[in-house]
Amino acid sequence: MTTASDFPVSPNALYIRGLKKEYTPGNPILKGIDIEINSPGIIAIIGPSGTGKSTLLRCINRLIDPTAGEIIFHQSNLCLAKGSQLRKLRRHVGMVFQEYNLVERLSVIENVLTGRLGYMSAWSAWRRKFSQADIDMAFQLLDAVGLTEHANKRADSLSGGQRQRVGIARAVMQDPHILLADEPTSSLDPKTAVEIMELLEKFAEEKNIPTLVNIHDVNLARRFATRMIGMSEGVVVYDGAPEGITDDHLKQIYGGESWLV
Ligand SMILES: Nc1ncnc2c1ncn2[C@@H]1O[C@H](COP(=O)(O)OP(=O)(O)OP(=O)(O)O)[C@@H](O)[C@H]1O
Repeated sequence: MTTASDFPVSPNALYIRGLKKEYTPGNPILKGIDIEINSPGIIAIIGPSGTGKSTLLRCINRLIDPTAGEIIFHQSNLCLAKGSQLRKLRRHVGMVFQEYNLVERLSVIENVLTGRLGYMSAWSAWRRKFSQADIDMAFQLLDAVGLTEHANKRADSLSGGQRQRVGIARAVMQDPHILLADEPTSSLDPKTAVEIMELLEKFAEEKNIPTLVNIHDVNLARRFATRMIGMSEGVVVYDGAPEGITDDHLKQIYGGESWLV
């Protein structure tokens, strides 16, 4: 039974309760995460390396299996979903990766179109038989991310910033009801990083969806986030407005203070 009747009923909301993840038994990485996400905008997740930020996003889209807890999305528990139910739920969870995860030998437009594979029959997906509506949408999204002239180039011929734009267009192609971005700017120069955050912000606003962004750059997070979640040692230690984060919070999240200027 994957339906959770005791949760509020906002259909696109995400409710995480008591989420735990152990990669090895007895060594919890996530130690009981409680987060409610029921409004659109950029939600920045900050915290030191190894604290479990990627693990959290990977649990939400079920790239990995949580050990315990509940992740309620579309009023179903993602932790328990299997087979076709999981496939249907995951369609609406878009994912953007630090290293882009493009299919390098495919063209830019083909990479964007892969965002629709979750909607197609196995046979159509295998033949990559996309509908005209999907093709039109892919070109519209490519235009929205400023890459129209690169449509037929191989993905591996693009710069890092351009590849990340393709990654974002592919995620939006899924018609996501929530977007997850795992350190989408960490491999990019500061100017390109800002441009990528602007793009994520634009889609969060246009599509009216929450976008969870794991990010190391606290100032960049403050600039774009409508909400910030600070994690330390597998638990949430701050959840609130960006302007509410103080040096004391940052010391608690990252430890020490000599790095604060
Ligand atoms: N597949 C895995 N198997 C075993 N341990 C893992 C696995 N993936 C991550 N870990 C461990 O879980 C812990 C949390 O890793 P995670 O990548 O979630 O942290 P993070 O906060 O995202 O770090 P970073 O900011 O450096 O990406 C680390 O100690 C890591 O070594």
